[in-house]
Amino acid sequence: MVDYRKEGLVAIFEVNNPPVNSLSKNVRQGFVDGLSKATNDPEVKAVIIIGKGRTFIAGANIKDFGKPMEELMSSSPSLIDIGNMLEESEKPIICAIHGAGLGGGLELCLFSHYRLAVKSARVGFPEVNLGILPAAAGTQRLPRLVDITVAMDIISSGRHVAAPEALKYGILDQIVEGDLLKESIKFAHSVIGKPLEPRRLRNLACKSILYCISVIHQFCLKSVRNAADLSYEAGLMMENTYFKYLITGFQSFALRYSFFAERTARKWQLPSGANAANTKPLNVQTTGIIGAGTMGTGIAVSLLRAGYPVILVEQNQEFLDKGVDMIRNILKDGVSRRLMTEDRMKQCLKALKASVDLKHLANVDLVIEAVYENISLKQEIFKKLDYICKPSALLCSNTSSIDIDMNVYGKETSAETVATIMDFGKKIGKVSILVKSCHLFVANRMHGCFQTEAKFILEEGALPDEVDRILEDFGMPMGPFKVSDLAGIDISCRIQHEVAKQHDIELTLQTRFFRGERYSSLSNRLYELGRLGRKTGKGWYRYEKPGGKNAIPDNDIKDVIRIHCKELGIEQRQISTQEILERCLYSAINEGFKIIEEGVVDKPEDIDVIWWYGFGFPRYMGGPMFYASQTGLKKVYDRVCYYHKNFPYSSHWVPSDLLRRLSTAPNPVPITQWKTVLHSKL
Ligand SMILES: CC/C=C\C=C\CC(=O)SCCNC(=O)CCNC(=O)[C@H](O)C(C)(C)COP(=O)(O)OP(=O)(O)OC[C@H]1O[C@@H](n2cnc3c(N)ncnc32)[C@H](O)[C@@H]1OP(=O)(O)O
Repeated sequence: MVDYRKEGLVAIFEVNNPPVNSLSKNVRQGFVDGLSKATNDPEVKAVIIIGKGRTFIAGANIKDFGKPMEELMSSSPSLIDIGNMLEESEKPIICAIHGAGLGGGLELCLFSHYRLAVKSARVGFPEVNLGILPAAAGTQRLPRLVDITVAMDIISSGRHVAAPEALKYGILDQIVEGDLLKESIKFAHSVIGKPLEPRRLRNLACKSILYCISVIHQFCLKSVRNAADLSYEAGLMMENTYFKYLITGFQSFALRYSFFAERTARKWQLPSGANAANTKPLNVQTTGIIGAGTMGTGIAVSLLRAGYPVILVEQNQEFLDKGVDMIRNILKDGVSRRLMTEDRMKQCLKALKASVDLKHLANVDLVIEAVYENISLKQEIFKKLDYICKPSALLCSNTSSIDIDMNVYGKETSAETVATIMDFGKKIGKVSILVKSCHLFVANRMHGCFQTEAKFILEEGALPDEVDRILEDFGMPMGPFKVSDLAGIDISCRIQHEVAKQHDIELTLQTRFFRGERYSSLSNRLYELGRLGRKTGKGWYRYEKPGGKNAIPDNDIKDVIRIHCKELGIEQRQISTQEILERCLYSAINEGFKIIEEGVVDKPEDIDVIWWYGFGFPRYMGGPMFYASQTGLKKVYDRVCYYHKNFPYSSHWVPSDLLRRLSTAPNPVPITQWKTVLHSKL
């Protein structure tokens, strides 16, 4: 686990614990053994710690955090024990970092005397993403090395700090060009015999405490503040107390689930046996996008930023020019926010070609259709593309509501295509989740239940800002009505009318039922009043100006709702917070269970990942399916049955059979095993 060897005067500890050299017990023991050898060997004058494989050390083994507290705390040697041995060593200890030095990995570096890294390396304390704080002296040592405000930023953001930035702060002593080990050996020779006292961080005073008072609210910040206020030993003791408190809490539990859920979700598999590990993706080099609206231009920016050339096609020059302008503005905004350099922006714009002729897509490897939601238009485009594009081209659709089998993972989609798209998603910096084709797919299908219930709740007596506040207090970044204003009320109305047209039905303000289901025409009322959301300065809220961002509760909306309910004879009542929360969340969760049942996703984790990235569901709640598992499936099922009884004309309240079976299992079934119940007799 830690391979020991000597090169002349230098002992090398090579951490060898694939895949990411986490600090499991035998790695920690490896350090103790290595240190004992190096200390007792008079020939050894310095020690280098280096990682084997893809990375230096990615921190603690996160799976260990699920162990009972006593076992976790008594698992010796602890990282602090090892750290103390490293720091007290009379022979200089040098960490040579490539890949990532994170969490406990960085703490180990801070106990060492010197830190070198290759330029591409990253260091950081991502513990906050797991709901804990760096508790092997990280909060006490980093503020002794760097300015306290920098330490607070790194610890409380959890971000990965690139080597050049880390060098600037003094976290690293040097960036190494060329072979990391060879250069580190040279460096080791240069420091042999130099005094180590100034390199021992525990003895240094904390750097300035400027600015920290107003931001010290959370544990990380409190702990960093302790580095300034308390002795090293007292600060360490408090750090350990905070850690014990946090690690046993719900948020850390949910965040650790989230860490593994995201990685599990990447591992797609098809019934044929093809999967992420055994299917090679094709190499996509050139791309085309059809449609220069909000979606098309947004996708174009992602592809250009990732280095792909893009041919953007629109039906006429005016729309095309508008689209190109939009792309230019988004990129410029990126430059002004320092997300990219001016040169990079110019390269991106050079890689963009615009055309009004689909024929220019003849040679591209991948085409994404992103026109508005109209099935006949989409079908017509794909018919043409079939004829124009080369046979190996991948044809993709950006539809969110139209159920056409050719869109996502459809019946005819090959494993190689799936592998290519999943890989392509990663390359453009997105998180891809494999879902089968179904009406509205996963995100919109579940979120549709959530939004629909929110509107019914308005009809029954609540106000938009009340519903939004309750969901925002729960942790959603925006309530359903703010989201609707942002997306544009016309968009959802147009989709509803499109669906109704497909069934030869005309929706009016008096429509209360659509295909046997309860229906709310409230948004159509706003649409008719020209209250389309942020863009018109009025929607469910009013805004300071058209395009404004500040949602202000609007008394006029009260009247709109009151008139609507009076005309349709809907009675209004007081609705409790619990009911609002349950109806929005449980309706979506029940649908999530149906989605798993139908095999639209492979596992519940896929749904949770979709909700974090799609709707900003708080990761510290784990995602809707994890939240349900923690609430108790019996409770969720009982409430779904209750609402089904009360609202029989909403099919999203028909209880999922999978949910029913899981809720009656003799013992709670862990979320990772829900799928097994699908095929069991429960
Ligand atoms: C003794 C302890 C004393 C002190 C404790 C300190 C607290 C900590 O250290 S908490 C941990 C802090 N570290 C992290 O949060 C890092 C998490 N890992 C990552 O960010 C990334 O994995 C990466 C290191 C940047 C590498 O990314 P990438 O190359 O994209 O690989 P992945 O697919 O993410 O990971 C590969 C594989 O490794 C598993 N894994 C990664 N990190 C850990 C870990 N710290 N513990 C356990 N397992 C880890 C990950 O789940 C993947 O597993 P698969 O089975 O292949 O899915």
